[in-house]
Amino acid sequence: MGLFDRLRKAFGGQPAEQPEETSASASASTALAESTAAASASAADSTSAAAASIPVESGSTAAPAAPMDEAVSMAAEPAPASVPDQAVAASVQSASASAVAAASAAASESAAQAAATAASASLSAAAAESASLSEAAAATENTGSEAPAEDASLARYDKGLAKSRTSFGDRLNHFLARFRSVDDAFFDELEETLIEGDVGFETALKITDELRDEVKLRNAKKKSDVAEVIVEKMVDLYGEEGAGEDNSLHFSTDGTPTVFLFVGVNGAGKTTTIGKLAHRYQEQGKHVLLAAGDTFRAGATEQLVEWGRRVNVPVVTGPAESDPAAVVYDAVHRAKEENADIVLVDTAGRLQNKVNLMNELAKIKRVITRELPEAPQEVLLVLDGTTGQNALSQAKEFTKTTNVTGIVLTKLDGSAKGGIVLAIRNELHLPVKLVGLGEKMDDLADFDPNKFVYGLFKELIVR
Ligand SMILES: Nc1nc2c(ncn2[C@@H]2O[C@H](COP(=O)(O)OP(=O)(O)OP(=O)(O)O)[C@@H](O)[C@H]2O)c(=O)[nH]1
Repeated sequence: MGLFDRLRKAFGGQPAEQPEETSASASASTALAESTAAASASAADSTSAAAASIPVESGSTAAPAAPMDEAVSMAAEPAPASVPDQAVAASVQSASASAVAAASAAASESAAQAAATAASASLSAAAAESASLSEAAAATENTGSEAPAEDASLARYDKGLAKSRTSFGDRLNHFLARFRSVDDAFFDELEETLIEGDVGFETALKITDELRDEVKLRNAKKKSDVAEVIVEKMVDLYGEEGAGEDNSLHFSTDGTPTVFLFVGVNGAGKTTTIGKLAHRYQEQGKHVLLAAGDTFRAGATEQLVEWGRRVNVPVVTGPAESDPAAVVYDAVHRAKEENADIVLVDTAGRLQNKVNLMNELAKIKRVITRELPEAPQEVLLVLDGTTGQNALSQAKEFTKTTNVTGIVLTKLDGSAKGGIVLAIRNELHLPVKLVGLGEKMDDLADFDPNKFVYGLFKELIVR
């Protein structure tokens, strides 16, 4: 079973909207209404277009057998009478999950009970189910006290990905509204739509190629069916590429201090992430040290010192423009002396040129490993989640010369480009380990790949 089906099984019928998301729901209703109207209009258009015998274009869709021609033509499809189908089609656009969930709840168990338990109960069930995706056995015991924490975590992804979801859904829906038949032009433009949706160039090509076969095979005629196949392909590809991926952070195994090295361009969110992580470990009672390895940018050291003050963690610093490797050496040396648990190292995002930057990172790494042979346990590349394809290009540059062990994706709270996670996995083959969901010290979460992809496409998964 692909990831899409597993997620649908886990989350199916869940009223995924949280009560506080009223504005999202309101805009979703509008979007749903608009989209339904658009779907009807386009279906009506389609009917007249079919009467006028607009041919299906040649190419992969000009299949020899009659059923195939029917399969690829969306033109002759009358406006579906049933609400659920339209709801699913429209819901690609935005948060119509509540409508879908309400329909399925009414159809299955007691409607009264479904209405009463609304968000929280079903979210708990979904959270437990979500856990079962990774650890089936553990999940059965996970419905008790851990459920609220799971709820909160799922809700954060849900909220954090609202913009990405709406933006991607809008694009897809807009695209589908313009097409009456699935022909070569359809696939070409789908490719562009996916690239614009930040799923990555190679990923877009791969999905489109696979879809050419799949759409025919499934006899997908309705826009909602085509949309579903598109999302299913994306989710399944993401699932396949992620097999065996390790999203956890690694720590020292020999009792010596753990070192995490943070790299990434200026402004990506390195210092903020270090501050947030320092807060997390400090709260856990760990002895944390910060190293201000960006001696190059004016103000960078002060910024880290300010974070240190805020979360009550000491910061090792050096004079402006001094050798960053020397600062890192001091920090590691102090960590050994004080038997610290973890050192978080900030680095420069830019030097005079790229070669200098990469050489400097290599030097810092050598200094750390000389003092602590197991370290650094993580080299975390921090990427600004709002920059989409740029983030992907930066990542490709960094990984050419630096042995990155994982990605921190920041600013997802303000991003409409969450699709970048698909590209990171499918094209970089690097695990995302942490996600930034705001500027405050608690706004950092361990990355959960399944919750993430569910947050990105939930309306098509919940049915
Ligand atoms: N909304 C939001 N803002 C964030 C997040 N992470 C970082 N920021 C903001 O992004 C800006 C840049 O963050 P920094 O931590 O200074 O970035 P940096 O990579 O250390 O940049 P340099 O110090 O210039 O190398 C700051 O205004 C942060 O508050 C996040 O997850 N969400």
